Amino acid sequence: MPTKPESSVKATACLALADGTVFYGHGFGATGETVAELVFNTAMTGYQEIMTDPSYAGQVVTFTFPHVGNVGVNPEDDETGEPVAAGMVVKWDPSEPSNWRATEDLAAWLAKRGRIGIGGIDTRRLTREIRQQGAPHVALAHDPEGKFDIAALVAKARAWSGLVGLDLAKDVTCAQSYRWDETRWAWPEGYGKRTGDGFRVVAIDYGAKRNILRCLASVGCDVTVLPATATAEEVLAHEPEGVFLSNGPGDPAATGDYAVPMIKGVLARDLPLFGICLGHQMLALALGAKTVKMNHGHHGANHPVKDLETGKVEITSMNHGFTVDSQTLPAGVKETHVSLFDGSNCGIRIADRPVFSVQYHPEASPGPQDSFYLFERFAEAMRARRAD
Ligand SMILES: NC(=O)CC[C@H](N)C(=O)O
Repeated sequence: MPTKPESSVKATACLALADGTVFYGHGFGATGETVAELVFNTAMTGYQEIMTDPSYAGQVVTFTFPHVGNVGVNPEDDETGEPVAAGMVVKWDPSEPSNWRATEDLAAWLAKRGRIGIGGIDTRRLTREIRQQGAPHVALAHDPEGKFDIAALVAKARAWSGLVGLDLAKDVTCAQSYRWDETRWAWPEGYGKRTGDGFRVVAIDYGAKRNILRCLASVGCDVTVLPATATAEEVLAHEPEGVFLSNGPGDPAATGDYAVPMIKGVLARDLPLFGICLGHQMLALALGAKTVKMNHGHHGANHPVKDLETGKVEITSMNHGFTVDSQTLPAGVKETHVSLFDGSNCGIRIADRPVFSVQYHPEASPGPQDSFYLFERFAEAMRARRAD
């Protein structure tokens, strides 16, 4: 049922769910309309990184943490050039930013980039809806005049075909290959630059977050980034010592149409291979496993994951709505990590080969360094191969 605006301030934005539920609030950022899947993210920090994570293409993000926008935005924290999430839903309207790194406020930044925000929403109620009905299809509209055709918005949300079967990696990947040499941020220097001969690594960009590339550079990789549709021949032409498969948006099975043949071609060589999130799902598909859509997915920075080989628990950052069905993993492929929230698969590796991947984001540092060993493991595998 439609809800009333939560405050007496005029509603200038509304969020219509496909089931007819409507939330009214205050618009900020761009005006207009967008149709997407709605997910919730439980992270207390990192809204700029979340909005610019290419894996959120096709999704509007509800932030369960109420204070969003309070540290503004800055040019260093973008995970890619543009915000990629379709829009944002928050409890409190963004306040004036107060942070020494802020160069702009969130609303102006969103407006320039054509992304809609809605504030004044009961995000607890909305999050319960998402958990109960599964990530719903929604239409989000912002009109300073407050004129909304609710029936039309609900119809648009209903008509949207959703993420299943949708290959979005090809939309967010780079158009051309490029080199990456920036390393991780450190106080007081900021980001660094890699120098000297490193491991030749080809990173496939399905929607890569910049901090993943920085982590690779920080463990000594000379990274060449290739577009998502690169073939095995194109990858191998770079004579890589290791291949990396990035995160990315959309349905892994749809992206698998072109990614799986490439990965199979690379697996035929005995190269170290490391995948994160969509890259993990791609590796699993190439090995013959299946992926399935989750009810509402995992999106947050507080997800405990157990490393089944060491028994250690890592606090991880997650952002996925599909999962590898561990029951479908073939013989010779080990499940290495599981979620302690729901037991879902969080990592695999090929027995006796340096080929491994994780569902979570080791570059996102909520632990804060719990999962960095995965980058070191990849570098170590390339070092061992050189020594052979
Ligand atoms: N962060 C990611 O790479 C997400 C992978 C995939 N699009 C999913 O939703 O599961």
